[in-house]
Amino acid sequence: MSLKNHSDYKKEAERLEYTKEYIKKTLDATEEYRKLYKENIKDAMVNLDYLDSSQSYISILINTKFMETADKNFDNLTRIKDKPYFARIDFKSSEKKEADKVYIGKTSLIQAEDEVPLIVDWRAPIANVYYEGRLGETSYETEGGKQEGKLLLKRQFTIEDGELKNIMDIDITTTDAFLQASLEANAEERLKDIASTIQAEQNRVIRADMHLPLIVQGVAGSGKTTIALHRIAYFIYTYEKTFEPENFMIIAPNKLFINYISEVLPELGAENVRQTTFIDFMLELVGKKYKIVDANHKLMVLISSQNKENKELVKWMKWTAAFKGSMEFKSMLDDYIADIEKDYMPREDFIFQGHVIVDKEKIENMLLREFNYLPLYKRTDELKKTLKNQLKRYKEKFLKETEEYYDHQIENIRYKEEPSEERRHRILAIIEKRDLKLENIQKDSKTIINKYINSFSKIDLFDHYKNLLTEEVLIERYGEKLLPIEGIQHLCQQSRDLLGKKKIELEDYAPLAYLKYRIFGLKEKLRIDSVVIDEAQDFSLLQFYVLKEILNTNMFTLLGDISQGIHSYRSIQSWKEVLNTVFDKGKSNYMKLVQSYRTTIEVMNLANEIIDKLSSPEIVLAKPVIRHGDKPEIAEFDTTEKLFKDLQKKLQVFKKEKFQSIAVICKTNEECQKIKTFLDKEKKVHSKILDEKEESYEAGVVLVPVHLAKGLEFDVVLIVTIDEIYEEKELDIKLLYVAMTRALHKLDILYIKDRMPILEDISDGLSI
Ligand SMILES: Nc1ncnc2c1ncn2[C@@H]1O[C@H](COP(=O)(O)OP(=O)(O)OP(=O)(O)O)[C@@H](O)[C@H]1O
Repeated sequence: MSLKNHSDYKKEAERLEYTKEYIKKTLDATEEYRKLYKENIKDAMVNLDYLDSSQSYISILINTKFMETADKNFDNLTRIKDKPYFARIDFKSSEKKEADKVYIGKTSLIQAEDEVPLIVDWRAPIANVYYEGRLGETSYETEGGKQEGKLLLKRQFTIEDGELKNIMDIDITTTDAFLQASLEANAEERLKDIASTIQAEQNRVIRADMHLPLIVQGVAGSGKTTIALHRIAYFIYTYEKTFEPENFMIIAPNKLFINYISEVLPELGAENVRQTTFIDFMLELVGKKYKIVDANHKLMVLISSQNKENKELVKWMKWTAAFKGSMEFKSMLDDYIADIEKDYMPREDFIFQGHVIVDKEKIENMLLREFNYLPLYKRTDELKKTLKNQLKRYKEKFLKETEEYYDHQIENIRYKEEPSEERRHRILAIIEKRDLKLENIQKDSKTIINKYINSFSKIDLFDHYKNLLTEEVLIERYGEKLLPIEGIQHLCQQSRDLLGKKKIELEDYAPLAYLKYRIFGLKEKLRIDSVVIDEAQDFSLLQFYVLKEILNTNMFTLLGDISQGIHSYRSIQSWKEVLNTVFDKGKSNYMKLVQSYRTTIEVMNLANEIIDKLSSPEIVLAKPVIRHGDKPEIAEFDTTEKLFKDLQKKLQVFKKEKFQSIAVICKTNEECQKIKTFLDKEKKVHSKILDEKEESYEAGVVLVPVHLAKGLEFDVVLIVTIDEIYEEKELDIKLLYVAMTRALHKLDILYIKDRMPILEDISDGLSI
């Protein structure tokens, strides 16, 4: 149906005009207010007296606050002025006669004159009906309880540059044309917001209870990253009164990824959320004392076929990585810390002027029990306070007793002896002795506590850790029941090679942070209440556990996909372990996302065939949204030269077809480099290699190793393998699956003969 034939076209067009006009009026008024607040602040600054809390000072504070609110309103309205809303629902509550017409947009707008909402924020409780509800009986939760009613209309609008382009009424039979249109768009180098097309299963994740840990297993392209960002935006809106945006933190795999997501957050009204990587956050906690080994080093060893020969070494490398992320390692650390505590206990009583003020058993009791809510080394601060109080009492007592003792002697002489020169000398000598003694008590009291406390032997964090892992006797002592003897030897040898050279690897951060937290305490109090972790399948149990302990919160949202667990040598194998060991049993939510929105049916079918080779109960096959595209082309070559030429031709064609982002995905950086050298020599296609240090990438042709492509997406993906082999084994299956599922519209595979045995039994009509 054409837009103008829609029965409500006129009304909706008028409504849009009215809303736009109102936004404009509000923007003008806000601008005026901003000028006024600025003036007020300027005036107040002139009259400011720094010495008192004058009227001017208060005026500055108030006007600054007003200014902040006005700025926020101004930014929000500017953002929506050309597309004020994207949907309308007509909801008739059971208690009302008339239905409410609710226009849903990215931010709310209330008509000041009569408090009527012109636009309702997509995060508001009633908007839940839009995402969840089918026409008919429905309900939504409000602060005051459940609101029952009927959804009479669900309507979507396409509005471009302030103009109404389409109206679409949704009933049970219509497919989500909005979603289709959105998915057909080309990939930019940034993620987009999806407030207008959030699907019901995604909506449930976004709005799930913030106070319980939530684990989301979502297939490739199910919107996990997108949802992570929308969930934070939802929290900020819903818990505005309780939390500041700074209290939310999102942990992403690398800087490239943070850059990829960073622009959506402001669009969603979620600026100021902490965005970091696990490594950066840990560095903030433990400090940067040792050199950091490349976090992907082990994966590269496992990926690259060059390292095949040393199977035994690789086996133990994987074993130590897994152990360092395990809860067994945590219990080993706990035993170690218990011994560090014992070692830290005083060897002597606290003695002042030859008197025992507090005996060592009592001090030990304070350190081990009374103050054990504190990190070990911080307990001495509390001890210091107690000793100070005791010392004060004793000092006064000793001073008084000393004075009395000598005064008594003097009195005695005076009483018994006649005045004489000799008596005078004797008395003076006693006075001198007394004063010296008093001075000595005073002096001693000033230094005695520090002297005592300093006798506790403190060791540097890294040394504690190094001692544990580089001395076989210690690993044996604490890990005797846990570790095989060969494991102990390898762990020790590997640690000597690393820690001995002042280097640490990714797996060391969580245990180091744990030691720091338990022994030293963290420098500042971290006020992070809710943590959202993307690509959570790459985390270990210990990493989750340490984050939970350190941040002292249960408000975690973990999103990941076990099928994409290419770091599984060091990370979790299943979500069950996390649910059972990290969080309180039965007190978390677990949700699954099985619909994939990124990839075409043709690409997803092939990717599913690959991942299905794992035949693991943990693997969930993705269901693609109904969107067709070309069948993936798979081409085998007998020489690199021929492959390169063909690749170049394809890239030229894709560029002509106006695809915005094209990725050539290889197993390793070296392969990317080889292709780049060829393309640069030929000068027909401009390309760029994405590497670890990259913080952003632009549209065009990028060459990217598969582990870095994880999480990203491109219009076209070309998987190329020249030297490396994809075999039918877990890591290769996962790598290929990750690479394939990066494609939005098109996927081709180019390989040198015998380099893709994994594809041998792949079925249906692929153009090989
Ligand atoms: N409801 C939706 N409406 C429109 N687009 C969506 C929707 N859900 C997801 N998408 C799109 O699907 C693509 C995949 O989303 P996203 O990258 O968030 O998925 P993911 O689960 O994190 O993927 P992966 O695990 O493969 O990295 C993105 O282009 C995103 O914009």
